[in-house]
Amino acid sequence: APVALQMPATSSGWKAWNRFRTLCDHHVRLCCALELTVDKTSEKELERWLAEPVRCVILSPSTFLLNRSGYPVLPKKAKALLEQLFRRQVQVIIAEPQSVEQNEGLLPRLSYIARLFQALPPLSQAERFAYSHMDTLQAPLQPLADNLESETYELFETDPVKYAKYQEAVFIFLTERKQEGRPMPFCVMVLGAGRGPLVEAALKAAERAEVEVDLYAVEKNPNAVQALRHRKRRDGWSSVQVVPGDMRSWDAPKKADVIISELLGSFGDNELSPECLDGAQRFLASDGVCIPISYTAALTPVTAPGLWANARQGAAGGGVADLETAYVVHMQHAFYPCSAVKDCFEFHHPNWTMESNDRCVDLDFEIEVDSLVHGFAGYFDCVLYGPEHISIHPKNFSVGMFSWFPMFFPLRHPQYVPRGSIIRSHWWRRHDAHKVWYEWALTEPAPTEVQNPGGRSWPIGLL
Ligand SMILES: C[S@@+](CC[C@H](N)C(=O)[O-])C[C@H]1O[C@@H](n2cnc3c(N)ncnc32)[C@H](O)[C@@H]1O
Repeated sequence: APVALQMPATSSGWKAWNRFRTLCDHHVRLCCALELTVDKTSEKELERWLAEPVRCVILSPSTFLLNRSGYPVLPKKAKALLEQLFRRQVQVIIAEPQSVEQNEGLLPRLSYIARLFQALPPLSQAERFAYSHMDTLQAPLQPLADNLESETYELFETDPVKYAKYQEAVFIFLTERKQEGRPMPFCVMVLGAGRGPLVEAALKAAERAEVEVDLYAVEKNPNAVQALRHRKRRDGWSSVQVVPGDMRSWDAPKKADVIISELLGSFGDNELSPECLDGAQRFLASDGVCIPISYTAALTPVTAPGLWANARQGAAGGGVADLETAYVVHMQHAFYPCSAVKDCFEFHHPNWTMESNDRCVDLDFEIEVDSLVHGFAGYFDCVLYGPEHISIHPKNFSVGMFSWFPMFFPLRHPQYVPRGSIIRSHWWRRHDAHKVWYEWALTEPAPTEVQNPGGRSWPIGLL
């Protein structure tokens, strides 16, 4: 059974809680019963509780104010925190009144809290999907080294935003080519076509732009190739040629006007899009275009005690690997002690100069409130073509898109970082003949070991 510690939601309450759980070695069964007394605690300090295992919220009569009509209401900050905690399935305890007068106010207090709960807006389609995956650690996919399951493709294909954005990007590109008076048919290549949603998007874009295209759909997963062949027959894709095989070794019959791909992971390049597209650009015309044109990974420190503790309990098979592997996760119990999200690795296509895809970046983050940092949240932002982009970067998020959750890069040891201090982090992208990997480390507030050296825990296969 969980062990709940009663704590005031104040800043000193959080510090006491943080001391206690650290002494208990971050035990997963430890949780808090939060007294919602907020007094002078800042909003950012209160937000820290959203990362913590708050099981119940205790509301004493003194937490309430009386509004102008004499009804009990919660102060603004307490109300905002409670509304967010409702989404984390907390139990609300209305504390026993101390006097007869307080007792009389019990029913109005109860119905106020019930109304707050009932007034929560319903979840959108994307939120419902995310809700069912809340705080679940998933190993990042490796679509190059592994063959994806049919169900995985099926899930991607329900995204209401991604393919619409691609269709728009391809439409803009084809329209421009047509206006330039280029000879048709245009040669369109969809590389890593999966079961065909990008082929469909490209064909629709061509129809809208009223241009003729020759389309090649290249895919290395034999099951997906079968699905593509089936769709070609079923949907009458007469201008489409299905090509089984690896784009890096395909001997293309002609040069492409445009290469369309979606080889992106939650951290942008972590599914090895740069390596695949560098290997394929041999058959891109010298004035050809890649969609996407570029993508950038970004990071911010995160407090995520539950995710960290779950990762440590064998999420990557046990041992040192558990906290040296990044996980794809819809982070619900998370708090971001720095509001800045900083760009990390950036890639552009085509890469005519064959610039190395190894990278090294140092990122400093200023901490805005005393926190315990468990790792970093990673995102990507991708420019498709013209104004069209897809992004899970919090400041540029493609609303409604649910194909990607953020990435969680854990630290081996959580770091206590007081307000005003700097986290100095270091990030490397490295490769050898068989794999690509990331390494990461801190040097401030204190140096840590380099995590995942040589890709020992989390290699991303190139073959
Ligand atoms: C993330 S999935 C996207 C599939 C599809 N375009 C979609 O949007 O649903 C990436 C696809 O690229 C394929 N792929 C990855 N690397 C490849 C390579 N080097 N050559 C050919 N196909 C590749 C994978 O098998 C997978 O089907």
